[in-house]
Amino acid sequence: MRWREINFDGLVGPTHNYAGLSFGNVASIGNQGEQSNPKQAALQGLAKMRWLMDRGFLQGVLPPQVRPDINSLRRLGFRGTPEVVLANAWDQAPQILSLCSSASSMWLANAATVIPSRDNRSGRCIILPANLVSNVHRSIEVAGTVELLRYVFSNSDHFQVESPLPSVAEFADEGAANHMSFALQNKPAVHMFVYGRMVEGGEAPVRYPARQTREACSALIRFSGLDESRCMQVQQNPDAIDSGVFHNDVIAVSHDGLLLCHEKAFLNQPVVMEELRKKSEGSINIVEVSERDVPLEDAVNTYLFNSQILGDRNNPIMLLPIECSRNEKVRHYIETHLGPALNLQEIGYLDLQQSMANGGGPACLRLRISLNDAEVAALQGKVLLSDELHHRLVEFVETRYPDSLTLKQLADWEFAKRMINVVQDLYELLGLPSYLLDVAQQ
Ligand SMILES: NCCC[C@H](NC(=O)CCC(=O)O)C(=O)O
Repeated sequence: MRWREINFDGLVGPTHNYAGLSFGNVASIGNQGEQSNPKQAALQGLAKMRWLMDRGFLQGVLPPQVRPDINSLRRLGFRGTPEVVLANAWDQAPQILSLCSSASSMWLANAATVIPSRDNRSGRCIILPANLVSNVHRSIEVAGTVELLRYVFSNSDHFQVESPLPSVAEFADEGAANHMSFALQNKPAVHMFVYGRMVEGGEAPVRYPARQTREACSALIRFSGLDESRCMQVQQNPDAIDSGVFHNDVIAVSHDGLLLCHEKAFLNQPVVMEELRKKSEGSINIVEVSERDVPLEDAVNTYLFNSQILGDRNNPIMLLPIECSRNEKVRHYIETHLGPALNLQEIGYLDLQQSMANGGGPACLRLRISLNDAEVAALQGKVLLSDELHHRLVEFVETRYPDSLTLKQLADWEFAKRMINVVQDLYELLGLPSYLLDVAQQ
């Protein structure tokens, strides 16, 4: 049976803006109030998808959500017509209006944790949507994301989409950004679940919040159908979180039988690496980048580890944010060390600056899912990109997306209505039924 890894990228929404909503995400806070360019953001995302399609990879796409989210505003006590709701929110609580207007569902790495059918007991691909309780603007994505995933992955012979964990801080879960797996020859993969804190006891960051708990990871493992002996629960280095590593995918990336990470990624890292080696019976390739080669600060500023490594394990290619090529230390490390160490066949530096300015790099924008041919054929909706669909999306974005945006515009119902229509039309373009939008809005 043929297996393929599909990257589903979130199409950036027309309300993409810089609201400074994510404390602990240094880019989000640093760019608060800057003028955004949603059109450019979406085109940059589509160019990344194109880059991978051109290299023969199957590429998926999922639509943005409706924003501003009038229903969330209503749930927070704003009443009246949408026009009045928006005007009052802008007057009385602009921060709440910005929470309800974020295009943050674009970062699909936070949508869910995915366990391929070949690794788990159920024989189905298990999808565990994240509750994203650590940030209000992200938590309001969840209902819409769950409905969308339940539609695309509705074939119950092949897929099982669970409910998110209870929406409380004790079970805070941020999805695939905190999950890695390592394929081994002739054995189920080793799955690593990464957390930032425990509900009680243990070490924790002091400056910035830890977004995922160990208790959430344990619950995910119970749902995963994985053999516990193939799982690891690993704590992020609290110092890394305090330096801006709010998700594990800012400091580590896995591909096939490879782990690329910074030497300060995990607490008690030597012990973690030893356990990983043991569980994978030596067939793993671990590349730890030293602080001397790439200081943590440079890793956070360039998103070196938020890259995508794809293709044959012995001859992979690597897609990195363009910021990596502009930092001399990082570029030097990639070209003189990483290239030969991983036998990279191609290194692509892509411009994703609009998303990067909110702390979202290449890997944040994608949810990767390993599927066999039967599972690929069971997907619902036009969510796999063809040349034609890609072309239509580019054309759509060019004609319908604004090329500059500040929060104040979103307080105007006429403008907001246009942005909502854009998302409705995108659903149609992707063959997704409009009832999904209504459900998401309840
Ligand atoms: N995986 C990358 C996620 C980035 C995302 N940024 C944001 O939500 C910033 C939005 C803003 O500040 O407008 C986050 O921090 O969860």
